[in-house]
Amino acid sequence: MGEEAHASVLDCLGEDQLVELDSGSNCHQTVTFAGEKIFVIGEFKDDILQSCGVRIFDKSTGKWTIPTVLGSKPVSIKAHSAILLGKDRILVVKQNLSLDGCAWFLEIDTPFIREQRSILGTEVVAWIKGVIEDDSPVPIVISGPSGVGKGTLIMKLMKEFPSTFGFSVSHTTRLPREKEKDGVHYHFAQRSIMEKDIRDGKFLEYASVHGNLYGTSFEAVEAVADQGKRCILDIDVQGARSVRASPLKALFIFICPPSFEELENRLRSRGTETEEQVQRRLSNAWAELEQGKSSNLFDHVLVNDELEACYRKLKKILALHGSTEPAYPPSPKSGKLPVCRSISRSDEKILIHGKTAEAGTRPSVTCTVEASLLSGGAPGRTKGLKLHETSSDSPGNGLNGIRLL
Ligand SMILES: Nc1ncnc2c1ncn2[C@@H]1O[C@H](COP(=O)(O)OP(=O)(O)OP(=O)(O)O)[C@@H](O)[C@H]1O
Ligand SMILES: Nc1nc2c(ncn2[C@@H]2O[C@H](COP(=O)(O)O)[C@@H](O)[C@H]2O)c(=O)[nH]1
Repeated sequence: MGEEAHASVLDCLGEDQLVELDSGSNCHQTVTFAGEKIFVIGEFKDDILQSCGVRIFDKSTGKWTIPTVLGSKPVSIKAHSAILLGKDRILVVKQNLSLDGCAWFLEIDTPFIREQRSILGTEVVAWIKGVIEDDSPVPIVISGPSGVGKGTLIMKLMKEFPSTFGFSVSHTTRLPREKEKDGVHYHFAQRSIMEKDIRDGKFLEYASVHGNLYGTSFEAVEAVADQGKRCILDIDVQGARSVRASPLKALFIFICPPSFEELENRLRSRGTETEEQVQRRLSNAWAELEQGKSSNLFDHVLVNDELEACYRKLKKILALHGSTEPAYPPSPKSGKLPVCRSISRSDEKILIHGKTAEAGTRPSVTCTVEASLLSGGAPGRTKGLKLHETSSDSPGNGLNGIRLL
């Protein structure tokens, strides 16, 4: 959107925190004030994909910026309302009828955004989908030196519990091994393309490992969550540290070999690396073992001596008993949020003014969200702000309370 087109936008701006530019059911853009910055959210004519976009106007410089957008953005955000939460996030409620996908958060100045801003050297925002509270278990990060047996343990888990676990398919610049398939074991990528994707903020974490670039894209983690499965990440210690520092909540498990000689044995007998690569991986293993065992990075440390014994311990940590797939609590995805008309604030409460769409139900409903309950969040829906029904005593499934965590 050019400056001219935005002139009309800015003419509309009042003192309120929120101005709906095109109020009513066809609201295409909202304007939210956050200190010196003004965030315009919606569809912009100059977006080729006509998808949801964000433009930032900096009052101090008088300039518009198109920020780097992290996380998966909402597909369409034609009709929505928005309100600033604290100083660092904007709550966006779409006029969906379904609870799933109606609430989104745009991080604008959280510690994560500030860090990404300094890494990328651009304005950065991140979309987080408000997920319905379903007590989904957090993703599992498995680390350990090359050849210790991480992949073997993960394969066993996925084979025994195919509906429960899903693998986060990393990107790497290393060449595929004989039996490795692109998109299954890794997304094999050219370095220049992967580096661009990193600059574009598509990666939750990345690291240079044994001379190649490896990384977990937000999309890889979300793809598993979209299947309703618990995500497993097989990443090195640097990657584990980055995930720990990110807002993504996860369970961190470090796998150790029974001895360095046995690690060397396994790596050599796997027969996938040249002698030079084996040497490189072994020399990196010293530091990894040091960090894995001594830092507070990992929640659990397992020694992979006898495979079956180690696997049993892993299952115990994951509260898996026998071979029965755990039953997860059903999520209330079929619930309905009243069609959101606008959002306002009253003391510490965020009020979502809505209207039920069903005939014979109350014409208007107001959902109350405790502002104090709003915290955390991460790009990717495996962790994030959760939305669930606190009471549903209104007819026709119209909720009179939602809570966002
Ligand atoms: N407990 C074990 N006892 C003996 N051999 C094992 C054990 N666990 C795994 N292995 C073997 O060790 C080799 C390395 O295992 P694996 O490929 O799973 O390691 P990895 O940690 O995933 O390595 P990388 O980090 O390089 O991907 C494989 O040949 C595997 O069959
Ligand atoms: N930081 C990350 N490390 C990763 C990722 N995917 C894999 N890895 C680690 O790389 C080494 C080598 O793997 P290999 O397949 O070449 O043997 C191993 O320790 C993996 O855990 C990633 O996305 N990020």
